[in-house]
Amino acid sequence: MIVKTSTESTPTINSLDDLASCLDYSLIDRLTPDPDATDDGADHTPRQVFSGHYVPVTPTPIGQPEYIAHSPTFFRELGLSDDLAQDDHFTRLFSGDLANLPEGFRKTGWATGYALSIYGTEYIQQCPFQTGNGYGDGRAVSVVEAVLGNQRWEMQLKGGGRTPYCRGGDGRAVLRSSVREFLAQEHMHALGVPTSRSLTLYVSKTDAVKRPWYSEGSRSMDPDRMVAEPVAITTRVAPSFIRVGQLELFGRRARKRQPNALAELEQLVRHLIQREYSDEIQTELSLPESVLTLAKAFRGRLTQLVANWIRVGYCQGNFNSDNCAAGGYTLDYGPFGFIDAFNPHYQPWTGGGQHFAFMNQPVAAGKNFGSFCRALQPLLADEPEALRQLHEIERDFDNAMQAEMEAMWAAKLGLSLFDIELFRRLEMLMLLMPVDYTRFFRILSELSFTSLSAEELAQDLNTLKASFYNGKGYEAVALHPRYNLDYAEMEHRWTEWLSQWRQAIMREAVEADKCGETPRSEAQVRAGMKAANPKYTLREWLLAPAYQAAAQGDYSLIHELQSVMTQPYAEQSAEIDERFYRLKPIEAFGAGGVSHLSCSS
Ligand SMILES: Nc1ncnc2c1ncn2[C@@H]1O[C@H](COP(=O)(O)OP(=O)(O)OP(=O)(O)O)[C@@H](O)[C@H]1O
Ligand SMILES: [Mg+2]
Repeated sequence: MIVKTSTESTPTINSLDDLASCLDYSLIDRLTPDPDATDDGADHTPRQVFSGHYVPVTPTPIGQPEYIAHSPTFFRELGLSDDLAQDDHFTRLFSGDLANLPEGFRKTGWATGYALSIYGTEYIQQCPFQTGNGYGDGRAVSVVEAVLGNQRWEMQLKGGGRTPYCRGGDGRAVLRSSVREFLAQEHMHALGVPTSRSLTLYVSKTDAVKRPWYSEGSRSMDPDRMVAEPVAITTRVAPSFIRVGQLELFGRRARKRQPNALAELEQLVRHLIQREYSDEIQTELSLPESVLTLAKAFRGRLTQLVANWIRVGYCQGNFNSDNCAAGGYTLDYGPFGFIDAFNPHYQPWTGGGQHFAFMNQPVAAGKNFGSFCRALQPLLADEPEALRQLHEIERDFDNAMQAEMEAMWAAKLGLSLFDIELFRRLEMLMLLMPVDYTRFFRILSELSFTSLSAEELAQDLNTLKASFYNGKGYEAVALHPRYNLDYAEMEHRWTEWLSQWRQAIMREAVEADKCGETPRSEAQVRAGMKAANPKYTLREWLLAPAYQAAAQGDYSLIHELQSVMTQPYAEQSAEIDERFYRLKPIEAFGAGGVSHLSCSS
């Protein structure tokens, strides 16, 4: 995990002046700015950027920013006082206004270029100049590098206005997408999954932009109208925002022997190590050693990350190399979704394609890892042995991924070791009889497993049925229209599976006993399962009412979701359960913008 726990103490940062004393741009300063950029940062028109790691650019402030929310948990970790979030100067900075900042702050922010590979294939078509030199942060602008809570952080505005990489876009993010990203990041962190973090969310009271969106009640795949939405800025924070695509940009240039590219690639790799891997990779290592250690460390993080995504039911619907953070954490909460009914083909984003579907995310991660390794290759061009080792690290991705997946499924089922037969049977049952993924595993975590009596099995099956999408009118939404299910037969198969699951857990206890180890108690197994199986996840039908109310100026649902979703494993009140721990409402099935979305920006 890259998310280091920092010691929480009384806030020491109560003003922008206090924050100024924590600024430390020393690492970003070691990178190379675009030599063609102007000093004033007034670089807001699409253009080619031929070299350098970043373009200095000033964000464009949103008009009349209004505070919506901040992350109190993260503020505490950073040592920021809660009052700051509504302080005038602080608000101005994190809504894009860098004018009149205290001494120490940079007068410009910075945006970075990157390349794009989709499922391992290199693309340049997305670049308006068809060269790859105009693609990068089109609306993300970093404004702060600072050491806070014993850790170095970068703070980045999303929706902070146009940059040279905006490709004709408006540089803005709408309220809807900003609310989604703001809530999802802190939820993900609370789920124990590495992620960029949320600092603040401000909305403009004067500026709106148009985006394609769905009419009320629309069930079509594509939006049917243009909607004017207020613009907003979320500030996200991470040790760095280096993407696999950014390494690729320099890797591709180095491959083409573009002047300076190899040196810029090496600089970027060393920078990545310092920002993200300094605990694991010593600075004294030779370049080939550093590259190989980095590749292994990233492979470890990426495989764990994706196994964690599957564990909590998260799907990154656009898992391109430019949305894959080289630090191994979750980045870009645009076309994401938390799964409702288990479906290996679940893909929330209509533009995403099946290659980024839920159960194919491990394969997609492997493709991104391939792009990562390819980007590093030019650094090892004269080192055949190191190149061979890099290939080996890349080739072993699938095994490493499989191992993480197996450990994850075992944990979800309360087992120490993966039981392939048991898992395969469960997977088949979940395919035949749609179950709510989150509720199913959470209810399973509460069942007893010491008795194999027919009565108890039947009772437990009844309890588990609260996670099934059959009955209760759900036939109407025809989740799996291909199957004409024989429900009596299905009940029999589920009961059989429950019995096998219990036996598997009990068998492990007997094995442990035989080896002289203390078998895990029922309470321990259950606690382990509850720690692997969240009770609350941030599904789209919970998010939609929150951003809809926010558009009317009511932020209370956002605050409520913040509170519920930052304790996703806790038992909360019966009232909370009734609203947030439930099956997806029937009317949300097939609903445009809720079951699927085509625009995430
Ligand atoms: N409204 C916009 N104006 C300018 N550029 C944009 C806009 N929307 C998206 N982009 C750029 O298009 C590219 C692809 O968009 P994508 O949806 O993956 O990213 P994003 O959600 O903007 O940002 P990120 O990956 O930084 O979270 C990104 O480089 C992004 O900066
Ligand atoms: Mg993106």
